[in-house]
Parts: sequence; structure tokens; C-alpha cells
Amino acid sequence: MKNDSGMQVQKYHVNDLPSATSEVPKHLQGKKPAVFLDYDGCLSPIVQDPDKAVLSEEMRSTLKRLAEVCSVAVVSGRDRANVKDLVQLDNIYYAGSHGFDISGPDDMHTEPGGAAAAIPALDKAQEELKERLQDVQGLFIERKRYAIAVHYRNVAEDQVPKVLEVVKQVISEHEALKPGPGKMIMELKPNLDWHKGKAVLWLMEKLELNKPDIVPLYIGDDLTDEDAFATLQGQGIGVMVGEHGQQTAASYQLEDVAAVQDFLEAIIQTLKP
Ligand SMILES: O=P(O)(O)OC[C@H]1O[C@H](O[C@H]2O[C@H](CO)[C@@H](O)[C@H](O)[C@H]2O)[C@H](O)[C@@H](O)[C@@H]1O
Repeated sequence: MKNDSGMQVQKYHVNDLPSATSEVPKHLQGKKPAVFLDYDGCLSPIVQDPDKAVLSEEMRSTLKRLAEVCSVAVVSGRDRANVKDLVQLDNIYYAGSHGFDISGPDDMHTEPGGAAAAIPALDKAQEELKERLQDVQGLFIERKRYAIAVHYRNVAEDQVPKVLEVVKQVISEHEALKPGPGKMIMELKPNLDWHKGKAVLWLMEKLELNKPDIVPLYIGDDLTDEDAFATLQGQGIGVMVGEHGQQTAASYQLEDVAAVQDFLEAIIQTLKP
């Protein structure tokens, strides 16, 4: 597989990756990072109920201070408004719905992936899923502006194949949609060549960060973050948090959300005037 720059993407076992804490600061000497962060599993631990994935005050403080010394964006699969409500900071950028919906300081808002045309299909698919999966106990269908996440974390194991089959069928009935797996979710996404990695490149360009002394640094934990890790190979740094059961295109790893916070605090220290 090649990335957006035509480079062959290297994949690794997460256990073979060096620690970001010990290695990344060396690569940042004399340079400044532009920090892109996933939300669930990176800034907030994975929990049973997506509504309960709140940001700790400590992590909010870390992000606020980080954004005072470098550019920061949260690049999430969540709805943009939802992730902004969770983070509650005005001095950072938010890319919601896997990068299709981007906002930032000074009322900046743009939808660079062209997903608006997929809304009728998403609306229809949402109704179909609700009807066809109404009897499945524990199922949660989360509608985002440009995606639908079908959560099966709280569904009995023997019901999961049925859920996945229905999602597959519904997607097959809508050319405008494609599947996207995640941690105990299957998503319906616009069938477009746009993802978190492209959103990162778009933000780098828009914020005029494509300079020799600025290094894009992406931290994430899930399969959708692989697009960003792959995009940044050869032109930035990818850091995998925990694991998602498959090989990764990230180059470094951090154990968990607490390690992410310590790592970000260390970056703040190196960037302080
Ligand atoms: O890109 P992210 O910011 O990591 O968002 C990915 C998905 O995160 C949420 O679901 C995940 O976290 C939930 C809360 O911890 C968990 O219950 C669920 O099993 C995970 O898949 C969010 O609800 C989804 O919309 C995002 O796509």
C-alpha cells in the first residue's frame, strides 16, 4: 500500500515500536511539532458508553497549554460539535466525522472532503438500521454529521454477526456509503477518498505549517488513525496508543491515555520559551 505521497507504507507490530517518550523528543530538537490528536482511546479512555468518555480537567489543562506553544488539532471520528463539547477549548482545531468537518478559532469552518452529497444516503441508512436492528439489546446507533457508528460493545456476542451482516447489507444498498471498522463499532462513511490523514495534510496547508522546522505529530489508537499514520510516514511522526489488534503504520508507541498526557507535558516543557 502506498501513501498520499506515493511512498510504500511500512507496517509494524506495536510491541516492536520504540517508546515515543524516549525517542520523539530527539527528533524534535530545534523543531516544533504540529500536534494532531485522536479523541477516544487517546485523550480519554475507552468506556462502555460513548457519552461517558469525558475529558479529564488535567488533560484539558495540558491541551490548553500545548496549544499556547504549538498548533493543536483534535481529529476524531466523533461528530465535530460533540468532540468540541467534550474538549471545550477555543484555541485548537477540530476535525470531526473522520476529518470531513473541520472548525477552528475565529469561526473557521470548512468541509474539505465534499461529504455533503452523502447526507441523503446517511439519513436513509440511519432509518434502515434503526428499523432492522431495533430488537438488538445493547445496540447503539450514533449519528454523526458525516458518518453513522453502529456500536456493538454492549451487544451479546451471539448477536454481533447479525449486526455486522445488517450493516453490510445496508451499505451495499447505498453507493454513496462505505464501511469503516473501529473498536467495537462498524461505521457507515461517505464513499469518498478522504480520511484523517488527508484532513491532517489539509490543516497543515491551511495553517501554513508546511515549513522545514515544523514536524506533524499524530497520536491515535484506532484503525481509522492508521490513515493518518500512513499519510505521515516520511513526512512526520505517528504514535500509536495501546493497540487495535492489527499491524500499525505508526513509528512509536505510548501505553495509554496517562502516557499520552505525560508525553504532551514533556513536549510543552521543551517548547516553553
Ligand atoms: O477517532 P476517535 O476520536 O477515536 O473516535 C472513534 C470513535 O470513538 C467513539 O467510539 C469509541 O469510544 C467509545 C467510548 O470510549 C467506545 O464505547 C466505543 O466502543 C469506541 O469505538 C465514538 O463513539 C465514535 O463515534 C467514534 O467514531
